[in-house]
Amino acid sequence: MKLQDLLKNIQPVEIAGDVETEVTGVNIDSRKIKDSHLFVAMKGTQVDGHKFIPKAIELGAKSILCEDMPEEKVEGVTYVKVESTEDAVGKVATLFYGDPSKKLKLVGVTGTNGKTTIATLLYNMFRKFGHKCGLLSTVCNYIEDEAIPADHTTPDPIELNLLLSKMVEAGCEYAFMECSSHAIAQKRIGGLTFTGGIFTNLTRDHLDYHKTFENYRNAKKAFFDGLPKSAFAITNADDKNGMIMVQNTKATIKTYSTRSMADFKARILECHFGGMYLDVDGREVGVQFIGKFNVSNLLAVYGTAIMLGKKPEDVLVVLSTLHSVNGRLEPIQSPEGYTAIVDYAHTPDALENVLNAIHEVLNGKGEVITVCGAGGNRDKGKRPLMAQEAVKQSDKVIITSDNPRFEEPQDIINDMLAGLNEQQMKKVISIVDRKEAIRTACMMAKKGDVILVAGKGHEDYQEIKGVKHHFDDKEVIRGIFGINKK
Ligand SMILES: CC(=O)N[C@H]1[C@@H](OP(=O)(O)OP(=O)(O)OC[C@H]2O[C@@H](n3ccc(=O)[nH]c3=O)[C@H](O)[C@@H]2O)O[C@H](CO)[C@@H](O)[C@@H]1O[C@H](C)C(=O)N[C@@H](C)C(=O)N[C@H](CCC(=O)O)C(=O)O
Ligand SMILES: Nc1ncnc2c1ncn2[C@@H]1O[C@H](COP(=O)(O)OP(=O)(O)OP(=O)(O)O)[C@@H](O)[C@H]1O
Ligand SMILES: N[C@H](CCC[C@H](N)C(=O)O)C(=O)O
Ligand SMILES: [Mg+2]
Repeated sequence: MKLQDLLKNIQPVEIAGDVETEVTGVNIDSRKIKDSHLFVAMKGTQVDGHKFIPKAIELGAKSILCEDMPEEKVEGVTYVKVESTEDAVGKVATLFYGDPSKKLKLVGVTGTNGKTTIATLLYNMFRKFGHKCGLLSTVCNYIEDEAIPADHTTPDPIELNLLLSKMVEAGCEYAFMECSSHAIAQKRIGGLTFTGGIFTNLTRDHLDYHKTFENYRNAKKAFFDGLPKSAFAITNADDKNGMIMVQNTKATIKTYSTRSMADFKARILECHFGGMYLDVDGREVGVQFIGKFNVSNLLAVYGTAIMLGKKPEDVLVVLSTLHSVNGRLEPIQSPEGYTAIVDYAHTPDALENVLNAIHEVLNGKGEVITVCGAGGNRDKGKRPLMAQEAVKQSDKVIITSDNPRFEEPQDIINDMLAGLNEQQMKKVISIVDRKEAIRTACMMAKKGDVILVAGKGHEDYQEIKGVKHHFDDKEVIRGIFGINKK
């Protein structure tokens, strides 16, 4: 492909060199550059990618997209200066990979919690309808059956377009993806054409990165602002930011609610540990999920399927066959008659919701022991709030480590404990070693009790000082229970 063809959707400020240059790949990371690639220099949060232009050229880059023109130019290399490489990179990557999102029905999900659940359930549902599908999610990416490990909730623009182009190649008709606030703010999804967008909810997270709640909200809103007129935007009318998200969108707005009038409505008729009976728009359906928040998630899935042209009655049949997503409210029964639940709740709001869900089912008939921690090198403000939420709805709480990353595990635990008063502290113990913490909870539990092991869900590692050690909450629990498989 010629460099010129990749510049169609951007407005260069200055070009030095030949735009007829052949481009065989596009990269934002100099370490991945191969012969005749285009290197895009990004000003990152850690380093300025412009520093790596010489390295990229050494590895074979023949064209450079940058914000600052290097003073010394290399013969035979074409330099394209733009106002913002962050704005440009998605648009360039999209063209390089043949505009794959236009060839798919691409649906993006954003919000603080529920993205993985909704995107995965849509992928499972549309496959059950017989369509070829792709999924981009925190847990794993999929092109039909082929699993491609995910490093991020939303991949960088190059990886993202590459994966979408592979989906097109594999004959996929639909792609469902999570759009994290980081990805929207960093324009990783720039240049993509969405058929639909879903908003789940907005509570605090990632304030280390976005600084203020308003910035965080605006990052999420930017996704809806950018949807085309032909798209649909499905929003959660029960969330106080639900309507704000879509106030400037050109897309067709649809709402879902478990409480008030909306385009898609549902309420719980009955619930038990195996699932719930719901009334969805006047039709009854049994689902294999628990928790009010999952009613919202299922409504988002239902509404989206209808907006994608499916009949409500057919959607409900498939909905009743779907089951919980890896590490999301996943129950494991102990031989002693108590239940351990592994969940990915890693925000105060998610903890509150998950504990609510457990109490809805437990109905006062057993105690709740919560094992949780908070990630290192991430939003510190959420730590005391997470401890408070855990204490509010548990009989006992064991504060432990999540992924300490580069922080001292005990410091993170102390930040959590700082949120508790003397009275609350009576329910709490702290154990740095996560395995020991889970083991202790299991020793405390009696028949009929529930142990919530929160924060790591599907993760099969614990990240300590830059090293990912194998660690899997479910595996640890099964080991303690003496059962090897599900
Ligand atoms: C804070 C953040 O989001 N950082 C992301 C950002 O990197 P950055 O701006 O910090 O990059 P940098 O390290 O400063 O480097 C600047 C540029 O120099 C390049 N470089 C760097 C070194 C080198 O030798 N050569 C080179 O070319 C880099 O490739 C980059 O283009 O852009 C990169 C490419 O897209 C991301 O991989 C990186 O994710 C980091 C690793 C990360 O941990 N991100 C997390 C916070 C994240 O994105 N999380 C959300 C999920 C959140 C949620 O939903 O809960 C996600 O979508 O996963
Ligand atoms: N609609 C919801 N409202 C509130 N909490 C939810 C909702 N759906 C799921 N949760 C809780 O949040 C946790 C994370 O869910 P999920 O992985 O679907 O969210 P996510 O938005 O993809 O998170 P991440 O930002 O880490 O990618 C779940 O384990 C559950 O505890
Ligand atoms: N996507 C979230 C995941 C957090 C999961 C939790 N286990 C942690 O490590 O903090 C983040 O990057 O903040
Ligand atoms: Mg996710």
